[in-house]
Amino acid sequence: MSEFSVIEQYCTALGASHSGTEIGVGDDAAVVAVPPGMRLAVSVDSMVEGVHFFQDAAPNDLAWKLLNVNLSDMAAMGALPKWATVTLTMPQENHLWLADFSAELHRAATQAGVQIIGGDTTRGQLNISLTIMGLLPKDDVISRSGAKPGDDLYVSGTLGDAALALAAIEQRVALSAVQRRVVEAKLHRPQAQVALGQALLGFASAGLDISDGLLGDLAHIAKASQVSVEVNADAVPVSQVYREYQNAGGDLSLALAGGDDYQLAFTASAQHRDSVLAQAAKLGVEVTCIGRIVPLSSTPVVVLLDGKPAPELSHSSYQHFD
Ligand SMILES: Nc1ncnc2c1ncn2[C@@H]1O[C@H](COP(=O)(O)OP(=O)(O)O)[C@@H](O)[C@H]1O
Ligand SMILES: Cc1ncc(C[n+]2csc(CCOP(=O)(O)OP(=O)(O)O)c2C)c(N)n1
Ligand SMILES: [Mg+2]
Repeated sequence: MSEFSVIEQYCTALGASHSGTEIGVGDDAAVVAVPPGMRLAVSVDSMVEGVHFFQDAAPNDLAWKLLNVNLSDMAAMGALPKWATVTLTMPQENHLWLADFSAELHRAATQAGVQIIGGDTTRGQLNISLTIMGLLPKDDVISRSGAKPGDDLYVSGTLGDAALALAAIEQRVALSAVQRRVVEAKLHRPQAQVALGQALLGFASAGLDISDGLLGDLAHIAKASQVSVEVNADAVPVSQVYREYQNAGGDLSLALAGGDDYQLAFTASAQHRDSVLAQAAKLGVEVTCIGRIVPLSSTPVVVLLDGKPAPELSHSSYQHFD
């Protein structure tokens, strides 16, 4: 099948349609209208075989994760995701793979209110990439740079399950079949916190999504905001399975620095504490205060255990080029 028919068969009419889309799939570029009073937020994340997923990964899981890791960047900024373009690089055309991938991308994008408006298809090592575009009010955004000393530090959901799943798959950790099923779902099917991100607009002073690991990602807030971040490791929320892993001798490293969480970490002034917790409760999303922002010191991210400096971790986040 030619590149054109691949695109025709699998890529046209993907996802939800929008009144703002003036030209979608099929022309040299898509054209979208940004409503008055709004601006465009744009981000791209790729997933590469052997780096982000294993060779035998299910195509429907890949489609879900590709969309959600990008939705997570919109969530982090408080943006409403609207449009996406998709780049597929594949070693050969595999119709079963393409059918599963595109059906799930269609389903997940529609559910998220996102329209796929274009993309590119080439041959090479399996590599999938999605550019997401969303809307932000002209005068509001959650960036990495607004944290102030005295602000509370929060995270959504629980951390560490995806890294625990990866450790189990790579046989660095032994889990039961039931435990594995629970944490593998977290690794393969992250749920971007899009509604929470938007609810935090106006309350959060800074924020980002946790893709590389909590401590490494918090260092980005510290650097951009010119502050230090104090984290109470004991307060970091973990799942039941993670607790079981701890009871069997596991420590907090995977929750603090494992990555693949796709939860939000954000800061807010103490005056917004009730509002932050009320917004989260309204959405049924777990949000936990795990520390605070302090004036910039020589340590950008200070980890406390029982109120005392914690022993050094061997690494604080996922690094692509270590
Ligand atoms: N190849 C690149 N060219 C231009 N900008 C890049 C490139 N790679 C990363 N960036 C930018 O650097 C910043 C940090 O990237 P990254 O660590 O991938 O962030 P995230 O965890 O939000 O995906 C982002 O603003 C991203 O757009
Ligand atoms: C096969 C496999 N190996 C390793 C990982 C772990 N892993 C790969 S990339 C990554 C960090 C997130 O990816 P990145 O491309 O840095 O995302 P970004 O920060 O740009 O959103 C993690 C935790 C994985 N999910 N699967
Ligand atoms: Mg990125």
